[in-house]
Amino acid sequence: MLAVKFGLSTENLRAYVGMITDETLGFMSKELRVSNQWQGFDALDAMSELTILTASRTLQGKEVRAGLDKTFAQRYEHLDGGFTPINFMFPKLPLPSYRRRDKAQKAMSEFYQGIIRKRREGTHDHEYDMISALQSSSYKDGTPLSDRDIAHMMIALLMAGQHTSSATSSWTLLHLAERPDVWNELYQEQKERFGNPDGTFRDLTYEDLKELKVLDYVIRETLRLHAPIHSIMRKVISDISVPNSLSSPKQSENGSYVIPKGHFVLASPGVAQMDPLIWQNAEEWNPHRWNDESGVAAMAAEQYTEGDKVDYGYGSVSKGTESPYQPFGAGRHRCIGESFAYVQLQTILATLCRNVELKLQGPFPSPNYQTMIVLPLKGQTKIMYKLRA
Ligand code: HEM
Repeated sequence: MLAVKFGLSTENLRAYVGMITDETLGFMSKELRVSNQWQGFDALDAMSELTILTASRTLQGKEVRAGLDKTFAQRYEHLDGGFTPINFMFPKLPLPSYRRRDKAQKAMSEFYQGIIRKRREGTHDHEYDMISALQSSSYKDGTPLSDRDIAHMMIALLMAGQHTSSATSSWTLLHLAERPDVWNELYQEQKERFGNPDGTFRDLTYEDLKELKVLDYVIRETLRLHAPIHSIMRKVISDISVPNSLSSPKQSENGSYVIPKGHFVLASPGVAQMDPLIWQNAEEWNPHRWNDESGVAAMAAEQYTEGDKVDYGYGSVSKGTESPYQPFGAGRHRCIGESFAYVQLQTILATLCRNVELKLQGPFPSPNYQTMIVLPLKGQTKIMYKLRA
């Protein structure tokens, strides 16, 4: 994990902002063909594509970006199809989806190992991507990472960052298309911070992104309502005694409760994030709640980022366990891609906002719009867009 963390250093994130801007502008002109006429796109289709384009241009490296073709897309789809709840419950079922997944995994592994071998023999101009960070890293005992280890970590990162970011950007755009007032607030923020006298914009930088409050609130609020990781499971490896204060209803005479070894526990950040006892109008998408300094949201954000710090071996991070807001998880396995995801989401949204107007065609995906899973997004409501007047 340490090596991966190096690949996500501030220096690398700084370099990614320009690359993500380029990819977003390219996508707008080539795929969306933005013009003065209103046109529509399916949020999830468009954002899935833009997410993989931006992740491959940055973290994954230029060979992956250049190799994004139908074969890669199909392998990804087969891997993804073998990454569902049934696979965790029954890991060895003799089903076609399992076989397709395993074949795709082998092919992907060979694809990455081929890139690594070629790099070793060739030039070294890949300073900002993750393969490069992993190639120059070793385990705690000094053993270097094998090509196979690196290839498999790259596959894990690809899977970890794709759905999470594409679902978040899709939900964000759907909410913004429904709320032109907030889209306009974002635009004003861009103009105030980056606007040139001739109506153009100064380039985005990593440091600037940190100062964009409205953009931050919009992403936070979307992650509160639509946390992409809805279930976090752990296998209990030794009996756990649950403190009296937490064991309700009481499971034994003395009020204590033990979760036996071998059981599974499941936590869902979305439950606390939408608890009406904690959040006012919990089901309402309201980015402004994060702006109220004495409100619950500000306290939850503070607990999540500034709470008890701990160092698991790759620098100090906040445990985040006390907060009712945990879209990136908490504790030892808290997401390591959080900063990258933020840079990716912020840059994509800011670039779109500078250039296009949005509106919804059709109703906001409902009645399940509060759900955290992305399925209800597919093919229902189109986002209409055109060049800003
Ligand atoms: C909006 C975007 C994202 C969200 C909401 C998110 C959420 C999460 C959550 C909740 C966990 C904890 C899972 C658990 O405890 O079992 C997690 C872990 C992880 N995430 Fe993310 N993630 C996002 C983006 C990314 C990206 C872009 C990457 C890679 C660049 C990434 C890499 C990882 C990895 C490697 C772990 C496992 C960490 C460990 O087990 O120690 N994530 N993520």
